[in-house]
Amino acid sequence: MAEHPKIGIRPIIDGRRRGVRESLEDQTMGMAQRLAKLYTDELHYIDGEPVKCIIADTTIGGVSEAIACQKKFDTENVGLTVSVTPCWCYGTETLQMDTRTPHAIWGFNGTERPGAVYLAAALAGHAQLGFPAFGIYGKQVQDADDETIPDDVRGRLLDFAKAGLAVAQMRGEAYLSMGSVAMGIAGSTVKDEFFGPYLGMRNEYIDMSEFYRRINEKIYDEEEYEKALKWMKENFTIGKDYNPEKNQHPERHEDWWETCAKMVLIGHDLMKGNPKLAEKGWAEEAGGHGAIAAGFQGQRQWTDGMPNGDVMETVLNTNFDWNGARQPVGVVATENDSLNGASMLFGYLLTNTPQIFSDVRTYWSPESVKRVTGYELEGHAKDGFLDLRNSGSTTLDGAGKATRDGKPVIKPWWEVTEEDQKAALEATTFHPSGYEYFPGGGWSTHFRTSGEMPVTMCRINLVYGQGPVLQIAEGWTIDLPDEVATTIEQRTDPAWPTTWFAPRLTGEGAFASVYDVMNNWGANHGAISYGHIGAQLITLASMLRIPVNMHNVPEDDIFRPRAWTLFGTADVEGADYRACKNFGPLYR
Ligand SMILES: C[C@H](O)[C@@H](O)[C@@H](O)C(=O)CO
Ligand SMILES: [Mn+2]
Repeated sequence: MAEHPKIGIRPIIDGRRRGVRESLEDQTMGMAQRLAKLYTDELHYIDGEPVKCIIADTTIGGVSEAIACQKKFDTENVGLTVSVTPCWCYGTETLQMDTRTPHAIWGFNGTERPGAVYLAAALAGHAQLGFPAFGIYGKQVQDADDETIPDDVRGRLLDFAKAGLAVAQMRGEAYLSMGSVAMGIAGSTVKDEFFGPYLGMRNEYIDMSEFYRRINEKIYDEEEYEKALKWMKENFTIGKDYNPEKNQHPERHEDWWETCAKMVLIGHDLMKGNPKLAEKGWAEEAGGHGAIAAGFQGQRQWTDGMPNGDVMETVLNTNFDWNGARQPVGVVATENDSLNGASMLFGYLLTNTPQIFSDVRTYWSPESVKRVTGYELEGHAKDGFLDLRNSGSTTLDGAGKATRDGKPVIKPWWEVTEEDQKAALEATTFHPSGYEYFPGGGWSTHFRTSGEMPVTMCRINLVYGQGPVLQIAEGWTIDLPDEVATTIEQRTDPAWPTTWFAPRLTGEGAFASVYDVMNNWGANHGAISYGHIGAQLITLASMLRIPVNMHNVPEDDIFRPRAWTLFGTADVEGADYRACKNFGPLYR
């Protein structure tokens, strides 16, 4: 069982005895216990285990108890804390003085005791001391004996915890570059000054030649390989060869399947290690690289002579394999675009669902669709859409063939059923890869993502002199009539995974039109998550001190540390930049 970061819950109380403290003990500790129950009932780690909470041994009425609590939390791998209180307490005497851990404070809105006054005092302390905290305070007054958690408070408590858990689960993990820079893609130039100071992650590197070595010397689990190969050949439908004139060597398809199956196993072992390798005498290789995220360069060099990395990237990202439903191996970025990989990681840790990697390929206006296909766009697509299509792969879950209450969704792996797996496989075809781009052969993963799924596309960009910024676009996948879809696909690369995306427009700035969304997109790739998670991404970004340069999240839904308002309340976007600059990256 993995050692996951816990949520530390700190019941804060007025330390004055002779009646004050005594009168508050049950209510205060009760808030902590109810919050722990909320978290363990509602939240999971990426492996599916319920989130673990730990409560201080006593209520915290002063610095000695705050120190005792901090010592306890330090031994319990606490990754984020929430302090709860219904009353006045002694501000900086009761703070958790850990500058790298996300903190939130829930001040009970009940007027019998001044809980909100403590909340404000403590948040002022956090701001003054330089480790800003999140403030949570319900809109309606509750009676002192009211043990419910109101919806507005519940929402904030959960959003804080999801983002805080993402921060904590990233820390200490690696991004593994399998290869180097793909075709001059800036995101492939891996910047450890981003991964370390901002995410607390390490950067690991292997050369793609390691795949040759491991294939040639059989440094993989050969039994597992036979299972994987059998499963792929039984379940991966071969699609049309769009390059017949280039004669994609049909006699080599068997070799491609064998190589691709080996690459899946080797990619897994490089990221996570595999004790089976030690049994074969490969002790060092058995250790792996501790990677929660990785990227495969592929193009060029490898793909000029060897089967491409599509199948590997697809299977490692997907919620299932030949052994059935299982946690994705991690997030794997095509073309080693580490910034898109980090963006995928944000979505993955916030939702526990696999992420779609796509090129942001084409803006299709209603006029262009009409001219080319004769079709009048409607519904979410009425203002146009973006053709998101990856020259690499994307998770099979991205086909959106799993359903919940009859609607297409992308699920956490522990909810994936046999039917979901079957539906995703049946919706996907593996085509001989385009010879012009991939002369080494291999397969391209094709499906059309089901429409009408709420999704969020995001992307981290690095700016000289500024550092990382995050952009976010919530919207929907869309369906097109088959003949319209086919016409459009045939103009592009029909063998690649197709996701059509209609961002939600606000009529202003980067969201004035679908064209503006694409015109403001900071790079060639986007990371797409199931669900409208823009608000949670904004919360996560603020914890990591990464400013958000573009989003279409309603302002009321934005939840950042209270100190952000001290950098301006009229210009919320500018305040975000000023606050992030001021506090600096979390791990420096
Ligand atoms: C055409 C190139 O080979 C593809 O790799 C290109 O479409 C990309 O994916 C660039 O991000
Ligand atoms: Mn690409």
